[in-house]
Amino acid sequence: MTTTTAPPTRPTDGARIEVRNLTKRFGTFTAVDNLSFTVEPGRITGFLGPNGAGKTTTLRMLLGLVNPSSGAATIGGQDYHDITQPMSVVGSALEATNFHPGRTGRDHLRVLADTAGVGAPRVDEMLELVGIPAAARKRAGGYSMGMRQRLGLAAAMLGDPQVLILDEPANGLDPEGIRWLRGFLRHLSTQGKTILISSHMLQEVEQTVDDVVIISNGRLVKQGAMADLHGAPRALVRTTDHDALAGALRVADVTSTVEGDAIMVDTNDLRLIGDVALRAGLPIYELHRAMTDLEDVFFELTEGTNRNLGEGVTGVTGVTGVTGQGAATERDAIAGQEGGNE
Ligand SMILES: Nc1ncnc2c1ncn2[C@@H]1O[C@H](COP(=O)(O)OP(=O)(O)OP(=O)(O)O)[C@@H](O)[C@H]1O
Repeated sequence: MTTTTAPPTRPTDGARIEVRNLTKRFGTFTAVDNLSFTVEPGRITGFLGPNGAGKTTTLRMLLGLVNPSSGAATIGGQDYHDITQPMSVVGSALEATNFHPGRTGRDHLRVLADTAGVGAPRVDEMLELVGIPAAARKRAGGYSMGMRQRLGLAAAMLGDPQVLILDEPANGLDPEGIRWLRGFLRHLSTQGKTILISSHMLQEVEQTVDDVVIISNGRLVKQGAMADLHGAPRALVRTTDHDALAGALRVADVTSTVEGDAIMVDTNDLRLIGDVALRAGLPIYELHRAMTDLEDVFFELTEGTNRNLGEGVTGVTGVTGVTGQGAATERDAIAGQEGGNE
């Protein structure tokens, strides 16, 4: 007889984020509407949507800062409140503006480290890791937005968590900072960590994320690989006789369509297209891969909705009277460490 031992059920085992039929109502207003998605370990997932789509509210529910009206949000299979050592499971930075202004960066981290039972050396290690060791003795009140983002990241990393949840982490970073952040997150994801970052701009995270979860008006509109958003590979060609090239490509089993003064070919194998044109005796004046405009994709998926702008914006319904309230309720810099529950 063989006996099987059940695998340990520590939340750190492949700490997947699962959101199931999550709904949050503020009075009669539904900020998050029956939302379901998963975030896999070892991948960087972008949580995207226009302003007011419900991203922060969802993250706050995940982090136990807001109670869902219905549905569930779990990390490693557990509700945030049931995780015994939260800082070693999930690190988060919800907004980079709420550090005690009179406290130095190092002191801020020390307070958090004390609460979490993390040793002081880890504080300096984290300051080094996020690239602000020199700023550690300065008061956080004098930090630039970029430095606050880095301090928030250091705080989130204190407990060496399996999962990182970051709200708009690229906000306030200069191009060098964004590149640094990208490398930093990539490094963590290769260690198997689960990383969820929110943004209201698809292009901002295009080169950073592996997967996307896109929401609009509190509802899921797309979940999948970032690469898929670019659509099928295509190339644009200009030559003297587009119909002749289309015919020659057809013989080579490649479909195409003449669009305006160019021909769009359903492959991005530029060499193949060049060879076909050469054999057909057609000169090539232009030949390149056609990239789908991500801004257009995002706009189409979210129908240009932005609930925070109120009426007059495409697709906005029933938001009069709630505009701007979100900002007043998003004051927690380090969720689960300084935040309160609603
Ligand atoms: N406590 C609250 N009371 C009432 N409405 C709220 C509350 N918190 C958020 N909202 C509203 O819920 C909607 C979603 O807000 P949320 O902050 O989650 O959006 P978001 O996608 O994070 O937007 P942004 O990109 O602007 O941060 C907004 O219309 C917001 O005004």
